[in-house]
Amino acid sequence: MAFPLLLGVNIDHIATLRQARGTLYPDPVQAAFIAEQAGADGITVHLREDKRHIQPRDVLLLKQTLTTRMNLEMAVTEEMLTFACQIQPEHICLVPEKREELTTEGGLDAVQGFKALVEANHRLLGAGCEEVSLFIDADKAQIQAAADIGVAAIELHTGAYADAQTSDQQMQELERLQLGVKYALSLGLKVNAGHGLHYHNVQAIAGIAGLHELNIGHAIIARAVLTGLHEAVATMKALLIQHQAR
Ligand SMILES: CC(=O)[C@@H](O)[C@H](O)COP(=O)(O)O
Ligand SMILES: NCC(=O)COP(=O)(O)O
Repeated sequence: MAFPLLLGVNIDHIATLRQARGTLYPDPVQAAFIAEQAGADGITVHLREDKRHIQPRDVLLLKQTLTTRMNLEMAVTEEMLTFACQIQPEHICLVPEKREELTTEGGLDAVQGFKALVEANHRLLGAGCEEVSLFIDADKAQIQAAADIGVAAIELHTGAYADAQTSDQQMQELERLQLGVKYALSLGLKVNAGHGLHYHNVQAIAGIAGLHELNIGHAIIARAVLTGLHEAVATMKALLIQHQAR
């Protein structure tokens, strides 16, 4: 085995739960600490333009408290670029964003957005970010464009693989990802992958040779809600009994 495959934990949906009630809890900063203690190699957050989950305050505090590194996912907008240049996360992943989408639907169009992406990469590196990656589909033209843009890394979108309705379709998507990884490596890119990966579909992706890191969020947070539920109910029940009027 060459290098161990790294795990970036996306904590967006801790913030989703907090924002649903406008409370101060659960706090993504605390979640990041627990994820790091459990072995996460990095923490991923997607600061969306509509601020539906992660807030600028979270990014700021995480930057001060993470002991691994931050991977900030963001759209290529002036607001986000200015913010990222101020915060200087170690890693930035440039992603496409549609206001009305439930989650990220496709990869960035690096061919179409070539000039803006060259400028964004240059600006972010100049501000002190260590590495910029592009969130793209496993498509040869997109991978070639990423290499020509000059980013150090790409993250291949595994959404189509995760959402495949039949095993044939899933196998096709897996092969597309395998070829994509191979091609990107031949161009000298670092290759990450993620989106929609869970406890039953991650195995084949983890088996692709040459991958550097997987970013996984929703499935981990969803599992944590259930695995932590027993303790949470028992603690509340104990509180009621302890404080009940006698
Ligand atoms: C870019 C990507 O694949 C995802 O990490 C994205 O951040 C998901 O966004 P949501 O967390 O809003 O679903
Ligand atoms: N870039 C993918 C990511 O960060 C996590 O995506 P998901 O596991 O929440 O679908």
